[in-house]
Amino acid sequence: MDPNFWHQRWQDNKIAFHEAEGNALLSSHFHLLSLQKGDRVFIPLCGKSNDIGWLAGQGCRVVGIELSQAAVEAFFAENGLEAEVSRVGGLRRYRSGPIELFAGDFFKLSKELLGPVDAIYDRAALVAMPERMRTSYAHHLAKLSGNAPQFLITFDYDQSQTEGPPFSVPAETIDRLYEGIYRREPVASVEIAGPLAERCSGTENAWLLRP
Ligand SMILES: C[S@@+](CC[C@H](N)C(=O)[O-])C[C@H]1O[C@@H](n2cnc3c(N)ncnc32)[C@H](O)[C@@H]1O
Repeated sequence: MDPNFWHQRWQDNKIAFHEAEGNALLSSHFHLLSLQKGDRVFIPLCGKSNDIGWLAGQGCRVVGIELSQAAVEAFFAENGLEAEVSRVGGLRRYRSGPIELFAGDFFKLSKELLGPVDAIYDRAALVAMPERMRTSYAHHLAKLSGNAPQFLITFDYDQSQTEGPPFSVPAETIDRLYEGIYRREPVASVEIAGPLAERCSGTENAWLLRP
């Protein structure tokens, strides 16, 4: 989407995608990645997600990137955290304990700036990308992380029911995007709930992508 679309969403507080309780598929199944304490989890397009704090609470180091500086600042403020802020490679980096969030464009993030990644958590990120940007997104993500394993959450619904985002990204699309990079394993599938259920019916699906 056009960056202005997202900046406007944050400005108008139209953030129905934000889950007050964090994501239930993540908390129920993330152990399948078998991470160790101190492992580094990358969250692309992280918003001000409560999953950031949840992952840090599990002993992970968390690194995210989010286009909206307002969202990044809201994350730290709402969690009562003071962040150290610096400018790096055209992005702003906010750090507090095990949490490091970049404010800026995902496509401007380099492997060097990101640093080592043990796993990726993609929720409402791939599905936020319109079709024309999905291949670039997927390839940049794999390259940035050195093909780190992913815990991926997608939606599958009939796209004629509503316009994205979030877009419907069925299993075949995931396979095509990550062909030769990841093997897809199903983890769980539940009925779409929450505000999106007012627009369409379908499933919310969790996958493990292993290199
Ligand atoms: C649907 S929201 C999901 C946020 C978060 N993952 C969550 O679960 O709450 C998508 C987010 O991606 C951000 N975004 C969109 N394009 C981006 C880009 N090119 N670089 C970084 N963030 C981007 C938007 O500002 C928005 O906060």
